[in-house]
Amino acid sequence: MSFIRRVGYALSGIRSAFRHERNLQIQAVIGLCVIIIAIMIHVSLTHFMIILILVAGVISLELINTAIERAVDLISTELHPLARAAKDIAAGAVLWFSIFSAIIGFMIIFTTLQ
Ligand SMILES: Nc1ncnc2c1ncn2[C@@H]1O[C@H](COP(=O)(O)OP(=O)(O)OP(=O)(O)O)[C@@H](O)[C@H]1O
Repeated sequence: MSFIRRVGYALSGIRSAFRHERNLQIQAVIGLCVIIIAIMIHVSLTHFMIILILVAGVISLELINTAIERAVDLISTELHPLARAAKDIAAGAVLWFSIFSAIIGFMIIFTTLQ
């Protein structure tokens, strides 16, 4: 498969996830707001790059979480403890990274405004 075609498939995956996943849309809006605030308060270049990594990290984890949800739903539509564990652990990964991202984001904004 050519590189261009693989990029096309990846982009269509991102498009599909954004179209159907409300959480992803909300996280993207929050990420955009944080980036705009960072620009407005003139954070340093290093801090700005950290914010970009954090925002991209949350979105990437949510995309993986969405993929895991879809794969679990494909395997079984019945309730199963392992299905619950897979979905809850994947959601936990997003939550874990989001909490630390929020803490670091607030620290950057707070130290910049001081
Ligand atoms: N097949 C299943 N067996 C057992 N528990 C499940 C199953 N599917 C979902 N759950 C439980 O319900 C929760 C919500 O699952 P759901 O698939 O609705 O995900 P969601 O986080 O609401 O995302 P989305 O709304 O995008 O589908 C899961 O985190 C899990 O605890």
